[in-house]
Amino acid sequence: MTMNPYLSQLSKIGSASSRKIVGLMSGTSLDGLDIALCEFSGYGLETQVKLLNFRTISYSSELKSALKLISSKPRVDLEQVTVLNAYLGNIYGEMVLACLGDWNVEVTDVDLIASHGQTIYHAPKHQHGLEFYPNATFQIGDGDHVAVKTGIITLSDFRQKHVAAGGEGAPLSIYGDYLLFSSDTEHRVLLNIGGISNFTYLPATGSGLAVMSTDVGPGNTLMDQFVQREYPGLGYDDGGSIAAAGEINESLLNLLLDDAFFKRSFPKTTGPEVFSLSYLDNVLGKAGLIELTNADVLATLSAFTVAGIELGLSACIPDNTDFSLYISGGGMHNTFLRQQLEAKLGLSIKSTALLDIDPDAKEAVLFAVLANECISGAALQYPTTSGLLPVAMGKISLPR
Ligand SMILES: Nc1ncnc2c1ncn2[C@@H]1O[C@H](COP(=O)(O)OP(=O)(O)OP(=O)(O)O)[C@@H](O)[C@H]1O
Ligand SMILES: CC(=O)N[C@H]1[C@@H]2OC[C@@H](O2)[C@@H](O)[C@@H]1O[C@H](C)C(=O)O
Repeated sequence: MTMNPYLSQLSKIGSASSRKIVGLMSGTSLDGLDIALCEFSGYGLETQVKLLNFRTISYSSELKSALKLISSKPRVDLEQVTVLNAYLGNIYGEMVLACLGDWNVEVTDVDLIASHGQTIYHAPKHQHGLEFYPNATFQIGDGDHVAVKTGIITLSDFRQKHVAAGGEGAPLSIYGDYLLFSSDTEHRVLLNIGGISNFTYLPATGSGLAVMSTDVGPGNTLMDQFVQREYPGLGYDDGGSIAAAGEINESLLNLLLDDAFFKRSFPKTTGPEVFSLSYLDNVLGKAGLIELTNADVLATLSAFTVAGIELGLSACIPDNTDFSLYISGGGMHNTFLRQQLEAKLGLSIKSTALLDIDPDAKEAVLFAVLANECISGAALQYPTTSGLLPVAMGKISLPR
């Protein structure tokens, strides 16, 4: 009997002692594509990963604008969604080929691509509230286009299996965090501040405490959107320097925190569908605070991000637990935000670089971990206390 040669290749990749996987991540900030070339050996808790190369390729301003028009909005132009789904898959493929060329890596040396895609709408049931509909989430940048463009077997659309198995489709970082960063001796928190903030809590293995992960609220999304509107040409508040010149307005902060999301039990997920400029404008209008300076608004938005993180950590981690906090995501470059966070939590924040993963590359690496798990077949072996749904995630696209 004959077999599609890509299927036998896939079987060889899964059983090989090591494999090279390119992880691709583009998050809710819509800033560009993170490309991480990783070398894996093993799977499950034996996973070893080495980050061989990493680059972020910014999206063009035209692409950013086109994506903004169809992202996180309940009503959009379906033709734009359709064309961007194909277009993104195609340019992700081109970007991978360009990186491999620059890194002098042969296409044939790469076993797999793990492509997250671009989330354009995230709709957990607690948010959409539609009685007869399930949790739902939608990523574009079709995997077949990536596979055909590069000639590399591609796994994509990781979140749908999680939703199908009863999850909200996020956060998925918990899988890679658990497999790569669990420690026998240290309680750890892996905090990612991207557009949205989320963390994984990894109690020391053997402590009997449960691993968990949740979104906690906005990361940079509200600050970014406000800066982009008020300072045309600026993408974000570099280092938090505008915010640092302002003062936190407690009334605004309390009103920002007065949303159903913060009253819901953990774990939970969210997105820019909730934390949008209209969320901010609505609160500013309600409080008669329109006259605040931009710096005051940004200082308060930064405090809002910090407050969401603090609420999440204090609700999910038993009192008086000593833990180390490792940060990743673009928000770690916001000095003002980091200082506020350290002061609020009363601890010194570490970088995931101390755990051998470049914090800017972490999410792209974690999607490569999901592909490694899917292909090597270990996905069903998570302990029931881990909070990990036992599913192999990622749809497989063959190049021909
Ligand atoms: N030097 C800096 N100063 C302040 N903020 C910065 C700096 N560099 C990056 N950022 C912030 O980080 C954001 C990008 O972060 P990142 O790429 O982690 O987000 P993302 O992956 O899109 O988000 P998510 O994980 O929520 O989907 C930028 O939009 C900006 O707000
Ligand atoms: C639906 C979606 O794309 N969610 C993202 C987003 O960005 C951060 C937070 O919200 C997190 O839940 C998730 O991404 C990371 C990578 C995750 O799944 O862990």
